Amino acid sequence: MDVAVLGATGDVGRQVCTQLVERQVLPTTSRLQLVGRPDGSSARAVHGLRADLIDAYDEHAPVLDVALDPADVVADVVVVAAGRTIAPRSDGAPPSRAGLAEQNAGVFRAYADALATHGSGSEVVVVVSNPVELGVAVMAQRLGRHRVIGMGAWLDTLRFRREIAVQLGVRRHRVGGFVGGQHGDDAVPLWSTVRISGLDVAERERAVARLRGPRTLATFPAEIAEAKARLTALASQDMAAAFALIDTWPPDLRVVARPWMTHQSGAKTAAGTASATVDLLETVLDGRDIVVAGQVALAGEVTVGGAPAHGVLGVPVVLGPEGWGRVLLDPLPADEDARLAQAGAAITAAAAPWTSGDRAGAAR
Ligand SMILES: NC(=O)c1ccc[n+]([C@@H]2O[C@H](COP(=O)([O-])OP(=O)(O)OC[C@H]3O[C@@H](n4cnc5c(N)ncnc54)[C@H](O)[C@@H]3O)[C@@H](O)[C@H]2O)c1
Repeated sequence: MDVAVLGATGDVGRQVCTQLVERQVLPTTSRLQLVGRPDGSSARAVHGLRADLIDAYDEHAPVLDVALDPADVVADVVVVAAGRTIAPRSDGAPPSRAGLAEQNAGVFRAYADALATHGSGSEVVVVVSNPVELGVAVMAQRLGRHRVIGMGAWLDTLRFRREIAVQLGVRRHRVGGFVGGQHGDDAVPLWSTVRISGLDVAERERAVARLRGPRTLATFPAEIAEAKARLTALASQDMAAAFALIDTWPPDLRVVARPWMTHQSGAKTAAGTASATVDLLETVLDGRDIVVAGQVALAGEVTVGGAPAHGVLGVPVVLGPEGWGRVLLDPLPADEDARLAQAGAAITAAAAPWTSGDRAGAAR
């Protein structure tokens, strides 16, 4: 199977390409298409990236190819890492997601239209670019909703499992459980889905209660806001102390606070984002079906907040070579259900200016 990476020369795109080749996810007979844009510096750099990857990995590299025109994108799996990113602000003030959406909606539309016109009709699209929910909404409308998945919820899920594993002193692969909702502050840690291999139900419930303390998700947004304020004040004096403070917080708060601080530090989160993306690609390319969390365009498959959920939301789904299929979400405790409903409403409101005039197609 072949893979195309849109925005290949960006920080995330370059990491995705490098990890795909280095981890030998693609056989030498497959093709990795590095996609830049004709009117930016990537038109030149993408050729250099190809040469650099061959220089480093020629013995086991797949066929490396360059494309600059969206109409020339050809692949079984398309990774969307093109577009603007959110610049961190030193005062910790939230970035304008609307501004980012305005810039990147055009990128999502251009590639989705090109794939709809020139593609095979069966590509699976993994959206990394932010706002990831908008990317999924725009592309699902044009390509069919089951072929498009956003990887923000999978990245948050892997972070959640790691934070729990660290606290319990076990390896991450022993921890299951998902984060849904919206990538970012409206991420919803689904504590009721947590499983820890080797622990029976009673032992797990005790472990989760210890990790969470008396908190519920009702106070989660306020905790995040307070955490960011404290980190902003501390990081301006001592960045190491800010990261050390995060280590003292509960696992679900760390899932949101640590990547936010990483981005604020100027380091960005390219390596972790790419690693989670390549994880997803590995299973899709392998032909296996696995349960992941991802942002998908729902059409009433699950009930959230007392009503069938419509629109984009991060939920656990079965993902395979043809895209995502079933949603795997049992009835949730009240606090998780309420937070998921709030996240869904926030996503719909944020995406509306860029999706309401779009042509129908999401129901496919
Ligand atoms: N979902 C996640 O978990 C996650 C994590 C980190 C970053 N991101 C997102 O991924 C995206 C890329 O981040 P980055 O750090 O690599 O950014 P970057 O600025 O380093 O790279 C952006 C890339 O997009 C390309 N690009 C920009 N405008 C374009 C356009 N109009 N058409 C085509 N290509 C265009 C650039 O040439 C460049 O290759 C951002 O939207 C960022 O917010 C998502």
